[in-house]
Amino acid sequence: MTTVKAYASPSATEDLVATTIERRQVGPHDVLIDIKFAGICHSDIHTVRGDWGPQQYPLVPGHEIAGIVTEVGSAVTKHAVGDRVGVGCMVNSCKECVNCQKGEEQYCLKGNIGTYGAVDRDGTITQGGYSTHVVVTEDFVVTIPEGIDLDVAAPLLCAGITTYSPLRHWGAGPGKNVAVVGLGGLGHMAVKQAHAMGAEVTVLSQSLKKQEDGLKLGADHYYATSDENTFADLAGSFDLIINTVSASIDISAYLGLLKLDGALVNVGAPAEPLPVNAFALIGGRRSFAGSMIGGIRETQEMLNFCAEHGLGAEIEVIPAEKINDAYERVLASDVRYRFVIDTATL
Ligand SMILES: NC(=O)c1ccc[n+]([C@@H]2O[C@H](COP(=O)([O-])OP(=O)(O)OC[C@H]3O[C@@H](n4cnc5c(N)ncnc54)[C@H](O)[C@@H]3O)[C@@H](O)[C@H]2O)c1
Ligand SMILES: [Zn+2]
Repeated sequence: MTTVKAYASPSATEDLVATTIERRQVGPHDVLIDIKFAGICHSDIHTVRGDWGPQQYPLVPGHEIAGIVTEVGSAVTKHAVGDRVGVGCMVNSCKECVNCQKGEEQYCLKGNIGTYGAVDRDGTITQGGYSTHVVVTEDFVVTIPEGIDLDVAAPLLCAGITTYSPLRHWGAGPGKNVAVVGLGGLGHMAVKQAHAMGAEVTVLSQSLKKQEDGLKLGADHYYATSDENTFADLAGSFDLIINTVSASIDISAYLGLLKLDGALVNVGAPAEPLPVNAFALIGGRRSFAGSMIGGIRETQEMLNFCAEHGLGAEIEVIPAEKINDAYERVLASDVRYRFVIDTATL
């Protein structure tokens, strides 16, 4: 065991505090990563505040990890000391079920092991990336291509793959009209990626405050959902809508914006249910679907795609002491577009 610095949530109601945690010895298939940057995902906030159910505290969040390999186990073949690597939302899965066999480890039938707050194989609770080091089995470590700096790469490990996977699965590309609801961490990556895939991209945001940014990120159109004309003007317009909003919204109203056979894919994960009117689905053979991160193979594909197209996240790098402020700012929609912790400040 090695003791390393971290920032942990002591309970659902207290601020995160500086602490130390233990990391396991590097096993034959393990990689030790010197974490350089860790993104702050809205899921970290949902989790530590208990939105998704009770947690075991203290809990170190963080599943957007970018760093450098500093040690490898004797049987490791995929990574070497000095490699630039990333870790996302999972650190293991059963590898045997039908979904793991397909490379969709995020849908492991036995439940993948989350990067934090999950019971690991040795019975300990996993602790995440707001930390200086982490030990991860090599199969769940991806390579960050040259050409993407580690700070702007970190958010790709969750935000980037969560938007890339459904854009690919539902065929975003030339001739497709794609709308992105919510322009936060996930939303801004969805805009960049959908644009790079060749789709016509529309942002549906609460207001027009971030319109200039949205157009710079690659959106072709930008509408405020607070404007009642938006839903009438855009009725029947989109092949695909990606909803990244962290709160419950009127899904039925957004379903009305889909073309025949269009799909609204929810990646936002509010604690509250999302109500759907049956007529909003059946009138237009529309689908309402969900998607969770992406598999390891697809995460590597996404990183390669982002490197090829020069796409990183738009970030604000913060020292560890600003983590609690950053949480409040995310909750107040005051982020452009991802906070990333410089772990040298832990
Ligand atoms: N499906 C997955 O695998 C997955 C992965 C990562 C995050 N998530 C979830 O996705 C959601 C977004 O995460 P994020 O890190 O991008 O958060 P974020 O806070 O950066 O972005 C959320 C955006 O939604 C906007 N928003 C909030 N309320 C709104 C409303 N009523 N109408 C329109 N827009 C509204 C905010 O202004 C913000 O721009 C969270 O619920 C998170 O837990 C899911
Ligand atoms: Zn996340």
